[in-house]
This record gives sequence, C-alpha cells and structure tokens, in this order.
Amino acid sequence: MEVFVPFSTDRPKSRLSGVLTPDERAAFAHAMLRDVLDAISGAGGEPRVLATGAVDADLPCPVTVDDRPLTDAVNAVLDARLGSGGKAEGDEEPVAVVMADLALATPESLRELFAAGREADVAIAPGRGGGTNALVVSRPEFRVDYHGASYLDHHRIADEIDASVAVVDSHRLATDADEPADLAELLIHAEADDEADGGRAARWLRDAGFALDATDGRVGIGRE
Ligand SMILES: Nc1nc2c(ncn2[C@@H]2O[C@H](COP(=O)(O)OP(=O)(O)OP(=O)(O)O)[C@@H](O)[C@H]2O)c(=O)[nH]1
Ligand SMILES: C[C@H](OP(=O)(O)O)C(=O)O
Repeated sequence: MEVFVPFSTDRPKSRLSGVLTPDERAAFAHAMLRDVLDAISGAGGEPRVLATGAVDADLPCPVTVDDRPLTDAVNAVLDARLGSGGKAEGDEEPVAVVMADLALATPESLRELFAAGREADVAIAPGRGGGTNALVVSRPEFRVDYHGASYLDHHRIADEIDASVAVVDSHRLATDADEPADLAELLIHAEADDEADGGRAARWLRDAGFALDATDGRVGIGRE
C-alpha cells in the first residue's frame, strides 16, 4: 500500500515554539519523519513524503513536492491514485495518509490501520483533539478536509458518499507531537520500550537535554 506522509518544511511545529527554537523544531520534525517512515516500511507499506518544499536531507523514499495547503495537496494525491485512472470501481488499491508527527507509531499500530483500510472504505485513526492522524481511503469520491475537528468532518464526508468507516482506536496513532505535553508522552513510551531506545525523535529530545519531570506530582518535561 502506498502511504503518503505530509510534511511541512516551512516553520514546522510552531506550537512547540515555547520550548524549541526554529532550527530545533526543524531537526525534531525531521527526526519524527524518519521514525514514521521506518514504521511504515516495517508495516509493509511503501512510504512517500508529500512535502511543501525540498527536504533538506536524504530520505529513504521518494518525495513529492506540492506547496499547496495540506487539504489540497492530499486531495490531489487521492485523485491521482484513486480517481478515474481507467481502473474499474472497486479495483483500486487503498491509499494511506499518515502524518509525519506520529512519533509513537510502530509497525504494529500501522499494520492495524492498513488492515482496517482493507476492510472498510475509509479507516481513520483519530488524533486527540479531533484531528485525523492517519487514514486509509479506497473510495475515489472521498475527499479530505483537514484542520479543525477533521475527524468529525471525515465521518461526515464518508456518510455523504455512503462509505463504510472503521475507526482505529490506537493510543500510538492518536498521539501527534503538537504541544509540549506530547513530548512527555513520547519520552514516557520511549523509556518503556527501551530496547529500541524510542527511535530518533526520542533520542533527539534526550540529546537536546529534555527529560521527564514529575517534581510537582504531574508528569511534564524539563530541560537541562
Ligand atoms: N504537505 C503538507 N504537509 C503539511 C502541511 N501543513 C502541515 N503538514 C504536515 O501535516 C502534519 C500535521 O501537521 P500539523 O500538526 O497540523 O502542523 P505542523 O506544521 O506540524 O505544526 P503546527 O505549526 O504546530 O500546527 C505534519 O506531518 C505536518 O508536517 C501542508 O500545508 N502541506
Ligand atoms: C492536520 C490536522 O492536524 P492537527 O492540527 O489536528 O494536529 C488534522 O488532523 O486535521
């Protein structure tokens, strides 16, 4: 299955600006992207980065550059892959879209997503807060509408075309690294899965001096 990974190269991760400088946000975003690409390959998917601009590093997969807003760029991909390309309806291989900031994604969690996407017309892994962290689409009429409560919007869009929806209830796929509190989530699970050392993103955070901090009884992050 082809798996498109949207990746913003300009001012990525602005909601982390209170804890990371612009260069640090770019480096951290890149570390997460690499982890997500590895997890997709580990799950048997074929990753393709869908970037807003040239990616300033070697990546282990093809990169498509499309500087349109996220929704338009993803819809162009869905149209190209599932649209009237001469295939009979029902013959299309599903297409997946997995965000580049799912730093906890594992091959197992993505295999579950891909399997759901082979059973239903649309499979959605919601993000906390109403986003759509990952989805798999096999119906050519389906279109994405990201931002806001996109999880609800994607249910509505699927209903409008009478498409079946599978919801993938996965803590790992629901955790996107948007806010400083999400960095604590990443460090917690990296520590629990320690044989893999938590991947590049968790290593990047540790090397940058971040650690869990529970001094006031709640778990957060601190930096040396
Ligand atoms: N191709 C593409 N990817 C995008 C665009 N905007 C965001 N992304 C990617 O989509 C995923 C979800 O992005 P968000 O969390 O909404 O935005 P972000 O830029 O990562 O972070 P914030 O600036 O804090 O909102 C991430 O993988 C981003 O790299 C865009 O306009 N085009
Ligand atoms: C792209 C957007 O991501 P969020 O801003 O919720 O992280 C969404 O999932 O609709």
